[in-house]
Amino acid sequence: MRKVCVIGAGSSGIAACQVLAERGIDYDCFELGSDVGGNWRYMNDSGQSSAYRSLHINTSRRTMQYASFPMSDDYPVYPGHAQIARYFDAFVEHFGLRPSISFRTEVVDVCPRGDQWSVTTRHRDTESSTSQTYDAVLVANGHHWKPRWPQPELPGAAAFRGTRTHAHDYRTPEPFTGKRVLVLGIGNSACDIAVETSRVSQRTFLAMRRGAHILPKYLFGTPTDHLTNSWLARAPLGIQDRGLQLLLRLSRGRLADYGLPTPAHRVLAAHPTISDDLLSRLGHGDIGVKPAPRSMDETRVHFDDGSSEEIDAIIHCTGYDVSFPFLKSELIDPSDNDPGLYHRVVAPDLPGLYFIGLVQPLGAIMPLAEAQSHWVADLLEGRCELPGQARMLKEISAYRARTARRYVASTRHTIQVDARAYLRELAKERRRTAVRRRPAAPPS
Ligand SMILES: NC(=O)C1=CN([C@@H]2O[C@H](COP(=O)(O)OP(=O)(O)OC[C@H]3O[C@@H](n4cnc5c(N)ncnc54)[C@H](OP(=O)(O)O)[C@@H]3O)[C@@H](O)[C@H]2O)C=CC1
Repeated sequence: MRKVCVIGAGSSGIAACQVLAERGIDYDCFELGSDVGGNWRYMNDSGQSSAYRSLHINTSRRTMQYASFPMSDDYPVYPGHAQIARYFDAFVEHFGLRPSISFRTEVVDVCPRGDQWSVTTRHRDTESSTSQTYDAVLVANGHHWKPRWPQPELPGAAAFRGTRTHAHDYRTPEPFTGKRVLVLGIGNSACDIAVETSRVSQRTFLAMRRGAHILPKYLFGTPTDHLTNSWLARAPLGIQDRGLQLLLRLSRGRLADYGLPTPAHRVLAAHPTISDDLLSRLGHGDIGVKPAPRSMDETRVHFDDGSSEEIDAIIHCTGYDVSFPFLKSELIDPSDNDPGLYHRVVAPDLPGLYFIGLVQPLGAIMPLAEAQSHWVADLLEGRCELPGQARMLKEISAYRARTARRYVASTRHTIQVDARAYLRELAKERRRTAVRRRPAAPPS
């Protein structure tokens, strides 16, 4: 009987546990925090959640739920973090997964041992270390916990006397009351945080190095991501893009009318920035828009357009680095956020090492993590097989080329997938590589 290790009991790790349990595959799951839910557990004592007090998911309930465990109809369309954490609790209880999860246990090292993997863990309370051997390791440690800071630092950054923090550590707007705040970036963290600080700060500025199409949570009364089930989503990409652009234009006008730069890229060429509140705050004049900062001095930030502002606090909403602190970089190198995985799951030259939830979807990660886990379970059970290394490397190159063609060049797009297309891709891979079993010989 094969034994498997799952690293992390966030939304992807518990999806993996559920699938392994359903298939009867023996596993241990290790979780740094005291509870399940990872990023979605506000104030998670793992220290790794980037959730803020007001956080609500920006994909609808229908898009984010696990196929095996629909969200309650009592939930709102866009639930908040507390409801989502309760959903994960209910998922774990429903499938009886909790006893298989060792909480407050950090995975400190994962290394190959023969054709198996040695996993060393350290318990946070007792400090005791344990090493065990597994046939396979499913890494589900998340990719929104290690802050990415601008590199290199801006000239004058060392002299700046204000505070410089990252969105990862932002919880509530109160510490910014009465301050002059600069929020850097135009992703979902930046928009949510700028909207919040603009309500309490003396002044909030939002600075970005490129424009972004701002998508509302609802288009004409329908949750925007429900469009992924519409005729539009089945059209060729160019038509999808133009259709979406037209719908956005009709529903909210031109971004320039709110003072935002017009994006130089197509709507579907970037990870979506979704906000109902940003445009309204801009319309109220409560957020000032700035281009990228160029330099700083003790009290001021100077921007690319030659303007400058006195600033007390900079919040870097500059995204996250992919990181596996327990894996040596000679094994897997996640620098530039590109670990190079076959179908974003399999390390081609490290048999038995799999990555679950390491995708940035147009859609939500949870159902994708579930589908990835089914594929990995098929591989573990011998129902599917992997192609040779050359074919895997070719797929990785093709994915990189496709992604580079479609998306704006940015480290936030290196693991980007289109949720529906990706689910189809995994299903096709499972069909294509299914091991045909010979029918049992008839009794003689
Ligand atoms: N409500 C929700 O459900 C929320 C979900 N999220 C999700 O969490 C993930 C992380 O989001 P987020 O934290 O916004 O990070 P993202 O990586 O999505 O966005 C980072 C932003 O910072 C910019 N940036 C990065 N480096 C620099 C730099 N050196 N100088 C200037 N700008 C820079 C990026 O610009 P560029 O494009 O040029 O690289 C981009 O605008 C996403 O998947 C997001 O959807 C986040 C918040 C809320």
